[in-house]
Amino acid sequence: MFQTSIPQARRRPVPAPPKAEAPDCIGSSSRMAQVLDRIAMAAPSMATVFITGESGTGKEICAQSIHAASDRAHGPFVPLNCAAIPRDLLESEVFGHLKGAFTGAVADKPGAAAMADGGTLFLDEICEMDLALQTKLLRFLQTSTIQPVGASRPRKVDVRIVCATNRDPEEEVRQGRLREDLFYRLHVVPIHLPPLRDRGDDVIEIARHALVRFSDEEGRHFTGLSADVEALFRRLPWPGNVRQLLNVLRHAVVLNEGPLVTREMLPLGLHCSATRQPASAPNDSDTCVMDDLIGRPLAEIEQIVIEETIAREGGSVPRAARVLDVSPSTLYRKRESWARQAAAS
Ligand SMILES: Nc1ncnc2c1ncn2[C@@H]1O[C@H](COP(=O)(O)OP(=O)(O)OP(=O)(O)O)[C@@H](O)[C@H]1O
Repeated sequence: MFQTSIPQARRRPVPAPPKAEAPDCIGSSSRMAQVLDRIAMAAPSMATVFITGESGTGKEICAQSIHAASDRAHGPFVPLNCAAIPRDLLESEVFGHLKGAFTGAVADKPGAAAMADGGTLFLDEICEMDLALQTKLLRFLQTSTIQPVGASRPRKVDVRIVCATNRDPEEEVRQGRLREDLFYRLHVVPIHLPPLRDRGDDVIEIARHALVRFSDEEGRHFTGLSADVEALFRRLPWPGNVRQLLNVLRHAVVLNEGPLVTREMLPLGLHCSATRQPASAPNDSDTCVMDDLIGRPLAEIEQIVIEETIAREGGSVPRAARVLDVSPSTLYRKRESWARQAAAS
């Protein structure tokens, strides 16, 4: 049976009648101002844009902004996550196939490149694309023609390409995982999205916008962040970037009423990760940990310390057990019991 594990919505062009709306790409830090300038400069051209940045920094939202600000905004924006598609289906996902081209091809199916005709094709996680398909993608970029699997003749399409990766593309080229000629063909206008921790007060600006939206969606009455939550947000390293910030806020809004987001509403362990920042203000960090632990039930403190130790030991329970001077089975038992409690609540 011909099946993919990709949700249908990811493969459908985002409908854009009459014109794609620019998504909110929030931030007024100097680093983001440079990014927004580059988006504005690159958008009207046909040049391929190569977006890099850690996971959750907003690469897809940046690609949507480029599309929305281009003269193709009336056309489709088609995102395709190369990492989410099984390798043997990727060619058909990009270029389409004809009925009977392979077992399970029960009907003609247009690929993402054909669906993006007149618009923008966003190839996310481009470095995950298999080398053989990279060769076909290069041919497509050079000729603007596609040949669906099973078709005898190529067909012209008019597509602007934006691609993204959270890897270092030059290192991928050195390692032989990304074709050098494809890299140079794609890397015409590079845009690097800085991690959230390097965007100064953008973290607060994004949080305030998200809070208004989530409050509205969840029927809550949040009006802002408490002063100590703002201070904590500025200190956190945010390894999951904007996506992590949004998840933290959604969690607070769903489980509480408002009007302010306070430290107790934040998920366990988030506070302690503030201590992982370079020790520019060690006393601040120590105070942060103490303030967060004092006043919590002892069982909760135990859970925070155990989970944090496991995380610091790279996820290894046996190593964390050695650090905490208990047996690994004690940690496994406690974690199972927390998982049962969480499932029951
Ligand atoms: N500057 C921003 N302002 C508001 N929301 C943002 C901003 N940047 C990212 N987001 C939101 O954060 C979430 C993650 O963004 P996005 O999916 O674009 O990141 P990504 O870099 O493509 O992630 P991945 O590498 O995991 O694919 C989305 O919900 C997006 O709308």
